[in-house]
Amino acid sequence: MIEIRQLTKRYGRTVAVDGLSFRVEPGRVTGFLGPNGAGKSTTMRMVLGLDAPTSGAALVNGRPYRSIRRPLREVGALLDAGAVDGGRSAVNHLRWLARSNGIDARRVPEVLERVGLSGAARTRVRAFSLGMRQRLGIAAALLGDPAVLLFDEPVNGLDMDGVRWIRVLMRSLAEEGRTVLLSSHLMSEMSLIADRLVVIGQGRLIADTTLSELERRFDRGTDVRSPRAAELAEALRGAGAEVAAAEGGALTVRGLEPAEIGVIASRRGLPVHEVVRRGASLEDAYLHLTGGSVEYRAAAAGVER
Ligand SMILES: Nc1ncnc2c1ncn2[C@@H]1O[C@H](COP(=O)(O)OP(=O)(O)OP(=O)(O)O)[C@@H](O)[C@H]1O
Repeated sequence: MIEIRQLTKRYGRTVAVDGLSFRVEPGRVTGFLGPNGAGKSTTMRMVLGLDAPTSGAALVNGRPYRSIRRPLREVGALLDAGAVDGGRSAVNHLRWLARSNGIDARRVPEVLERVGLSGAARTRVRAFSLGMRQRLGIAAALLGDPAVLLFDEPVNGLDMDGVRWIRVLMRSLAEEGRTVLLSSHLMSEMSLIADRLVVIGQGRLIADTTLSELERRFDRGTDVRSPRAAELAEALRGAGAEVAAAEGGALTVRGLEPAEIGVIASRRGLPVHEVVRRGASLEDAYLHLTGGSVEYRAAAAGVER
C-alpha cells in the first residue's frame, strides 16, 4: 500500500506537488495520470525517498521509504530506463544490483525470464532498444520480489505489442496481490492498462476514480435512427431515458442499453433502422478533467496579462 498524505513539494517558487492525498491499494493496477509537469515524477521520487517533501508524507506500507531497512525487497521502481551503465550486460547489471542489496543471485535469471530478456541476458545494455531497456528496468524493479511497485512512464516509446505486454505483466503483478502504481500522461495508454485512476494537474488531485466509473460518467450514449423518431423518443423518455436529437434525424439516448431500446421499440411496433452504441470517450473525459490544469496554458495566460 502507498499512502500520500497532504503531500507538498516546492522548488523555489514552483509548487510541483500541492497538498496531494490518495492511496494506492494492493491487488489492482493504479494509473497515475496527468499532463506534462503535473507532478507525477516528483510524487514518485518522494515515495522513493529521492526527494524530501516540503510538507506532508509519502508512506510505503505505513512508513517513509528511508526508514525501510531493505528497500528493494519492499519497493521496486522504474524511474528512468536510461540510467544504466551501457557497458554492462543485462545479467551483470542485475547481478550487481542483487549483490549490493543482499538479494539471492538466483533471482536474476527468474526476472530476466519474466520480462522476456533471457535471450539478451549477455548483450551489453548499450545495444538495447528503448523497449528492451524498459524491460530491464522492470526486471530490476522485480528483483527483490517487492509487494509495492512504481513505474514512471513504463510504456514510453513502446509499440503496441510492448504496451500489450506491459498490460499483461502489470495485471499479473496485481493479481499476485502487489500494489502497482504506474504513471503516464496519455489516457489512451492508461485506459488499456489500469483499472483505477488517480488524475492530477498542477500538483493537485483532480480525480481518484475507476475506469468503469469514468466510462459511466462520460458515456456518450446510443444513437438510434427511426422513421418514427418522435414516437420512439417519447416511448424511451417514458422508460426513463434521456433523449436528445442527434445529427441527421437520429436520437441520442442515454440511460438505456441498446437491447432495452430495441425491446421498447418492438413492443410499440416502431421500426428501428440503426442502433449505434457510442460508448465513452476517455480522451474527452481526460481533457474535461485536466482542462485548465495544463501547465503551458497557465503560462500562456500569464503572458497575456
Ligand atoms: N528538481 C527540480 N527543480 C525545479 N523544478 C522542478 C524539479 N523537478 C520538477 N520540477 C518542476 O515541478 C513540476 C512537476 O514536474 P514533474 O516532473 O513532477 O511532472 P510530471 O507530471 O512527472 O511531468 P512529465 O509527464 O513531463 O514527466 C514541473 O513544473 C517541473 O518543472
